[in-house]
Amino acid sequence: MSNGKILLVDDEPAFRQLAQSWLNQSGYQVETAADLSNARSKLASFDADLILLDLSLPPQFDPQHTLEALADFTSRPVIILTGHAERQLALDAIARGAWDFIAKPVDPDLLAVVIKRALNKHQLDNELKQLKQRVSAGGTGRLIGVSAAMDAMRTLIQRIAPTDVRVLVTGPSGTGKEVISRALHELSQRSDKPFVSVHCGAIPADLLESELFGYVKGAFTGADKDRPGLLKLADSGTLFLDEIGEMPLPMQVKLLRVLQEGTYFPVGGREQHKIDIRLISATNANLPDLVKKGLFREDLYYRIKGITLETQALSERSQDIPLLLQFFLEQLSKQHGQAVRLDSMALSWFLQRDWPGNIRELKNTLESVAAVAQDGVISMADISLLHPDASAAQLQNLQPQQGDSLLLDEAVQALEIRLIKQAMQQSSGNKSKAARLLGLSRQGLLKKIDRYQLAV
Ligand SMILES: Nc1ncnc2c1ncn2[C@@H]1O[C@H](COP(=O)(O)OP(=O)(O)OP(=O)(O)O)[C@@H](O)[C@H]1O
Repeated sequence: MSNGKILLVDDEPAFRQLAQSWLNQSGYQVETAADLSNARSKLASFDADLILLDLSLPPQFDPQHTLEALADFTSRPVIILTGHAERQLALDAIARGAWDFIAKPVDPDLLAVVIKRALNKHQLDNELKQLKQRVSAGGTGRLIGVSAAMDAMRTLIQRIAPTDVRVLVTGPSGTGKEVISRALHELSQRSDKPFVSVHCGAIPADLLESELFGYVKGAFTGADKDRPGLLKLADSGTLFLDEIGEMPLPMQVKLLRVLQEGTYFPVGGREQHKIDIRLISATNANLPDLVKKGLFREDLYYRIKGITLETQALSERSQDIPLLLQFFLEQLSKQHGQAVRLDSMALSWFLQRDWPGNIRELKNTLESVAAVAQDGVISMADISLLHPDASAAQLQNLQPQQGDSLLLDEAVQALEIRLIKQAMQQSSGNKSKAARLLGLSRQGLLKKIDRYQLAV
C-alpha cells in the first residue's frame, strides 16, 4: 500500500535516482521530472500528493522563474530543495505558498520527517474543509456538530422546516433547543417574517397574558394606549415559546384557545384578533410527567407536540466538542481582534471535561478563560485561575502533544479518532461497514487506523 504519491522535480539525474530510491523504500510512489514543463505534463496523469521542487531548473536555471511558477503547484504541499546560498529564495518560496524547504545535500531522515508532516497536515486541512462544508450546508449552518445525533437533527430540521407543523424541542438545558428552533424558522416559508421568542418562565405570571396578547387602552391602571402583544408581533411568522413547561395553568387555557381557533382577545378588548403563527415550543422538563402531576394541561400538550425533536446532552455526543471549540474560538478571535487559541494541555482539559451545562457551559467557560488569557493563547495556568480544581495532572486519557501545535490539527485528530471508534463499535468491528458509515473507502479507513495506531 502506497503512503502517497510524490513528484520529484530536479535537473540532476543522479539525485533524482537516489532520492527516488529513498522514497520508494519509505513506501511512496514516485515520479520524477527534470524541469517545470515536464513537471506540468507529469501532473496531468500523476495526481501527486506532494511535490519536491528544486529551484534552479533548466532551461533558464533562474530560481526567480521557478518562484513565479510556484502558484501552479501549491494546491498540494511543495517542499523546496535548495543549495545553502539560496536560503533567502527558499524563504520567498514559503511566502509564496511552499510548505517547507530542505537544504542540499539532503539528509534522507530529515526529508522523510518533513514529507510525513506535510502530507499529514495537507490531509487534515482537506478533512477540515470537508467538515466545514458539511456543517455549513443549508440553513442549519449555525448548528455545529458532526455526531450522528447532530446529522440526524439537521436532516429532520431540513425536512420539517418547510411544513407548518408544530414542533416541540425537548432536551437538557444548553443543548441548542433555541438554535434548532431558529434554524426551523430560517428554513421555513416564513423566514422573511418575524421569529418572536418568549421565555415563559422569565415573565411574571400576571404579566404573561398582556405580554402575549397585548392590551387595549384602559384595560388596567397605566394602560394609557393600546399595545400589541408578542402574538401580534409574530403574526405570519414563528412564535417560539421557550420553557413552555413553566407556563402558568390559567395561561395554558388561553394559549390552547389561540391554537384551536387561531384567534385571541387582547387584555380588556372585545374585538377578536385573527392570528397566523407557526408555533415552536421548547422545554427541558418532562411534559408527560407534568401532565401526570396536573401541572400541564394534557390537551395543550397534544396541541403543541406536533413533531418532537429531542436534543442530546453533550456527554452523549462528545465527538462534537472539538468542532464546537473551533467554532467558538473563531468567534472569540473576531471579538478580540486577535487569534485566540488553546494550547495543547488546555485543549485536552476541554476535551476531557464533563459538561453538565452542555454547550452553553462549554461556550461560557471558553469565553471566561479567553478573557483572562494573555496574548490569545489559553493555557492550563489561565484555566486554573478560574477553575482552581483544574490541573494538568487530571489529564489522563489524552496525551498532551509536544510543543505548540495548532489547535486545528489536534481538534481534527481527536474528532477523527472518536468518529472511527464510534463507527467501529456501531459496526461491531466490521471495517468495511464502518468505512461506509464514515463515508470513507475501506482503504482510507485502514490508513487512518494505521496513522492513529488505533487498536480497533
Ligand atoms: N449545535 C450548536 N452549534 C453552535 N452553538 C450552539 C449549538 N447548540 C447550542 N449552541 C450555543 O449554546 C448556547 C445554548 O444554546 P440554546 O440557548 O439554544 O440552548 P437551550 O437548549 O435552548 O438552553 P435552555 O434550555 O437553557 O434554554 C447558545 O449560546 C448557543 O448559541
